[in-house]
Amino acid sequence: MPEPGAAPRRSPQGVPYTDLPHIVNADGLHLFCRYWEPAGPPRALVFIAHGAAEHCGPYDEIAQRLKELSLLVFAHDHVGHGQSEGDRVNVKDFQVYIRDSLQHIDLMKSRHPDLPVFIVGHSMGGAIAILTACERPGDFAGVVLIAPLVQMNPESATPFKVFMAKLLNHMVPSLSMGSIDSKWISRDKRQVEAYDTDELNYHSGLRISFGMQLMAAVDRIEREIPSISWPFLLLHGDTDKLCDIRGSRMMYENSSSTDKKIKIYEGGYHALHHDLPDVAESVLKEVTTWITEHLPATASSEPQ
Ligand SMILES: O=C1N[C@]2(CO1)C[C@H](C(=O)N1CCC(COc3ccc(F)cc3Cl)CC1)C2
Repeated sequence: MPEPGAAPRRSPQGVPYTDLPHIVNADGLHLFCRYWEPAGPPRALVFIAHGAAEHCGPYDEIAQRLKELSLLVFAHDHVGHGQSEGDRVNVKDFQVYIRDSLQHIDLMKSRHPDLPVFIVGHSMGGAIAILTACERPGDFAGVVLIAPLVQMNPESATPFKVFMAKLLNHMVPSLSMGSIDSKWISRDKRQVEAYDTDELNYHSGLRISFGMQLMAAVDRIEREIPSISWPFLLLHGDTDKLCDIRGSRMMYENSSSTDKKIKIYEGGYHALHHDLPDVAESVLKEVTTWITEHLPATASSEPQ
């Protein structure tokens, strides 16, 4: 409880957290949350993990479609993102994202102990989803990955650039490595415009220290892949310039899962759920169908 008379903690946008749905993470930072609750008893829980420099608001369309299937969808802005507290798009250890996700998942499981749990992750959120599921390999009914960060783009992460980044990280960790080039987010110019004008997105350069955390996450995932055995759906565009499709192909080919599906979108850019309308609609259908197919037969709803 805050000290009596203490000023209320406010979001980076100045809104008191007492007026916002939120959780407080293990470091005492307030994380803004969103919930999409079905009218009737939910059949499953679905946690959505957003990507780097964005927030969970742009997942509303996916969440609404899942809510219409009587799924209880929930998400939060990762520390340092959107309406959550924390140093903008920086983290002391990538594990913080996984720890916070498990905290939110455990909270929702405590409220709905009999429901299966799914994770949906995009880009860096895909890396979070993979490592979260790896920490609790028996806990998730399925993992949906939309252009996940599994391998770095070899064009942008050449051995020389990686070496220089590691060297500079010791000297100037806050140095910018450049911002995300939004033209590669989507082929739909309206979606690129929405991304560019979304004030809850982070449009400045990514720090070297953050890039180091992303590289460490990629290394962890590569080590984990052979032991992955949980069900997953992989969706990736073959023209993705932000997260290399070879990472998804490698995960599909080298994981131990017997229940796995990969769908490649020819010409697809990075944010497939925000790509051209026919692709975005296909993604919504693939995600909702796959999750529905992975609901336990008895998962009609919670006890009346
Ligand atoms: O619709 C969407 N998608 C978003 C934004 O809006 C894209 C963004 C997202 O998560 N990534 C795209 C950028 C990528 C950079 O990766 C690195 C950079 C430096 C480095 F040293 C090592 C790595 Cl791995 C991380 C993953 C989420």
